[in-house]
Amino acid sequence: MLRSCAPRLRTLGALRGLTGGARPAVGDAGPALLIPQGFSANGVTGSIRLEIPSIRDWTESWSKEIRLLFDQFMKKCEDGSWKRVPSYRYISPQDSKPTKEEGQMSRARIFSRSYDDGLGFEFVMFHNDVEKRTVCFFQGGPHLQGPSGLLHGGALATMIDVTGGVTAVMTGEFVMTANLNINFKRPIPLGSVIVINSQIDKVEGRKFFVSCDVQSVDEKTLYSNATGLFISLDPEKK
Ligand SMILES: CCCCCCCCCC(=O)SCCNC(=O)CCNC(=O)[C@H](O)C(C)(C)COP(=O)(O)OP(=O)(O)OC[C@H]1O[C@@H](n2cnc3c(N)ncnc32)[C@H](O)[C@@H]1OP(=O)(O)O
Repeated sequence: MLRSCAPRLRTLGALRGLTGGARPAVGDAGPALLIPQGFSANGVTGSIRLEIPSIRDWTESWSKEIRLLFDQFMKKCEDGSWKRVPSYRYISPQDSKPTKEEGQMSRARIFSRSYDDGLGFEFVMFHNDVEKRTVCFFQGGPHLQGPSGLLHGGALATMIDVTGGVTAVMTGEFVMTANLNINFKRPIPLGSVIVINSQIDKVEGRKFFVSCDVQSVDEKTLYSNATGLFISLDPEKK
């Protein structure tokens, strides 16, 4: 069976359609987002309509530093050069009679949004279409500890993956991560705000080569750099 591209395109439409605008309260209804279920290299047996019930954004748990960065970039959105990337807390099935598998899906949470406010991944992203660049402001909460007082490397890898993936997705293709190489150069204090800059270096057919660097807000410390390969799904493949 051919993969259905339509839901994926609607997903991208929802992602790309949102610009700056007013700061939403936590729990505000977001736009519907339709995605294919179980997309993978092993094939998709069908797609289901999923609805996004809530958008996740600014919270009281943000430090003053990340709020300032948020406000600065919201201003940059006013002339349309930057867009705030919408972020969702969870996805739930829309069907009124879910199958057993879809019932399980209703309990699914987007990993990077699966923690209670302030405890895990607190972040916001902005994308610049012309520069093919995404910037993510990330504050790692106390449940993301690795070594004592420091951010877990896997938590940083998650944020690099999501930021790089969004950078590719914002070009209009739905992608999966094929490869990620990360150099961890300096440990990141837990709770500090860091800036992840991601850009597309090259596109070859379905392959998006992305690079990222992770810095302190004052740009004095390079915590990490990374490259990633994101591949858009081939609709002809099972
Ligand atoms: C809502 C928006 C959210 C956006 C953010 C998302 C962030 C989160 C992203 C994830 O967590 S994704 C989940 C983790 N990733 C996966 O589970 C991916 C698992 N792997 C796959 O599903 C497939 O391998 C993949 C879709 C990536 C590629 O399969 P294909 O069958 O489409 O690729 P194919 O084998 O045809 O190869 C296409 C090209 O890519 C190359 N390629 C494939 N895998 C590669 C690899 N790993 N390294 C280097 N090159 C690779 C391959 O050589 C070839 O190059 P050429 O066109 O030049 O010949």
